Amino acid sequence: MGGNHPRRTPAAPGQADEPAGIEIVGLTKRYLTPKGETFTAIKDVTVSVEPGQFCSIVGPTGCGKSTTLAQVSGLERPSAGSVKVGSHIVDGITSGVSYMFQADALFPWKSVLNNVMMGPILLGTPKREATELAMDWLRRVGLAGFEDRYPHQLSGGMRKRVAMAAALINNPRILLMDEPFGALDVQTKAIMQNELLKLWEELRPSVLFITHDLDEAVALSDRVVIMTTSPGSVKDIFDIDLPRPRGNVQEIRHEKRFLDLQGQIWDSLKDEVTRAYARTAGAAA
Ligand SMILES: Nc1ncnc2c1ncn2[C@@H]1O[C@H](COP(=O)(O)OP(=O)(O)OP(=O)(O)O)[C@@H](O)[C@H]1O
Repeated sequence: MGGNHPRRTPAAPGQADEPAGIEIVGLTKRYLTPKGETFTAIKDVTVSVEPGQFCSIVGPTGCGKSTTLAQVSGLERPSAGSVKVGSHIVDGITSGVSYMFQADALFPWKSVLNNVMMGPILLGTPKREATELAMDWLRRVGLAGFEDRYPHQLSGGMRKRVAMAAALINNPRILLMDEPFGALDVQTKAIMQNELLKLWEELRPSVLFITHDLDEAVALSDRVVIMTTSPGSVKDIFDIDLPRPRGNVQEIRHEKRFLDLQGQIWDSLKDEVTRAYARTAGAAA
């Protein structure tokens, strides 16, 4: 980090100040269908994310990416296997974890400022300090002057910036992101990817990032995990050795090493995507 350190809010109970890794071992999740049958969504998933590492998960639709994330967050309990965050087995809502989803999880009745300061307030930060911290974060994401707006008065990209400030303000050890930029236009998406990388490089939480966009996965990540068709398991893991800081994600896409990696990952993914498509097309016939 440079001289521009983020101000830290008090750590939540059990929250270490430094990043923690994520260790997923033999993770299996079975759901009960409405007909009372057992459906296996993910099977024997083993993935590790080193402390401060940026790891993406890519796989065909319905293969269990979000299910994997739900077990890491502690929102759901695994049917078998385990998830460790730092040295603790996840057995409930994990402290020090922030989320970003495709849909903006903002409170529509709260101003931008109040949305962003919610996190510190919930951790017990005094209101004046939480306000200052939120103002600082709004400046960092380029939204100084928009404090009093409401989410519906912002563009999609601006709402993402608010969501990003709200996710990062508590300086999380773990950031779970489920297609956070999936609904954005191409230009706004590239801007947000650059913003995310810049902030991640300052704070270095461990990131688990779900995307369907292979270019996005390669441009942002240290590691890309490919999942198989449902029930999802790990097919391949690619280490992305592109130098950091990555700079502009739109420019890096033209580099030879980027194109090599993207080609290798697509080779691994395409069979799974074809298989998933054939399955749904067959089911619809
Ligand atoms: N609570 C649940 N009850 C029953 N089945 C579920 C439940 N949650 C997820 N599933 C099923 O588990 C499978 C995996 O879903 P999941 O959302 O994890 O896939 P995904 O890879 O994230 O999909 P996509 O890429 O389309 O977002 C799907 O078939 C889904 O219908």
